[in-house]
Amino acid sequence: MTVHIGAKPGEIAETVLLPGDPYRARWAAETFLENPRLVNEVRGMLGFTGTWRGHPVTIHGSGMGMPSISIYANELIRDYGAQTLIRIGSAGALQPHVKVRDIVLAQATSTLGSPSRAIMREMSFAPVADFGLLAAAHAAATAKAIPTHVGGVYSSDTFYDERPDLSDQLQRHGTLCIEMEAAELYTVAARYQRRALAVLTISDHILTGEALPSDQRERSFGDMVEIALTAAFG
Ligand SMILES: O=P(O)(O)O[C@H]1O[C@H](CO)[C@@H](O)[C@H]1O
Ligand SMILES: O=c1cc[nH]c(=O)[nH]1
Repeated sequence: MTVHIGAKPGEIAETVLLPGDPYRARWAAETFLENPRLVNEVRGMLGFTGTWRGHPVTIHGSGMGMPSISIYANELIRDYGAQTLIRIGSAGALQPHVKVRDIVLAQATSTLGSPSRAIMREMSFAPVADFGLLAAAHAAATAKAIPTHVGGVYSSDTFYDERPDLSDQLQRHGTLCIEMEAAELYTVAARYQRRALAVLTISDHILTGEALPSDQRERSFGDMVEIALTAAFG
């Protein structure tokens, strides 16, 4: 057990999928895993372990924002030995060609400063995805003909944006979408030489205001979970 995870030793798999929403963790575990069992509910942050096609998998909520995912990534890696960490999250599109329901594979991330910023001091560190996971996820998405984009994403500290000038510059420089966790996940994984990737579903469009209707969210999020699982074991 750790401060934030109540699982016993051995109850967390080496492969962990991390949605921001703990209820998405429960839905994904009940939908995609064989024999899912609850292994954590400290602070209501649900985590489930089961198998996918015989492979042990944990699906665990990360909470929203980089300080929250930093806690879970650190404890999952340092205390439970997680080797592969894949965020399965929603994101807002920043480019006209990136549509609601599309998948974005976060190749690289930009931030104003993650929780790891302090240890980097003057360095502008570039958190990047594990290339093997990225390539496998792209192959899985292509095989299923799911509209998918690979490129840079912005990991923001705010959901309610007071700096539209930043979005303008990010858009101008080709950033595909905004979310709130990938940069810190990639940085913590890099620190411990673990594999990390963020597979994102576009839930809304920053430029047009279009949003995924709630009755279509599960189907779209399902593609993301299948891509993540296939990439982990591909
Ligand atoms: O859908 P999740 O995984 O929570 O991801 C996105 O949604 C939350 C904001 O609503 C932030 O966590 C952001 O990164
Ligand atoms: O962080 C997020 C997630 C979805 N949509 C946004 O605009 N931002």
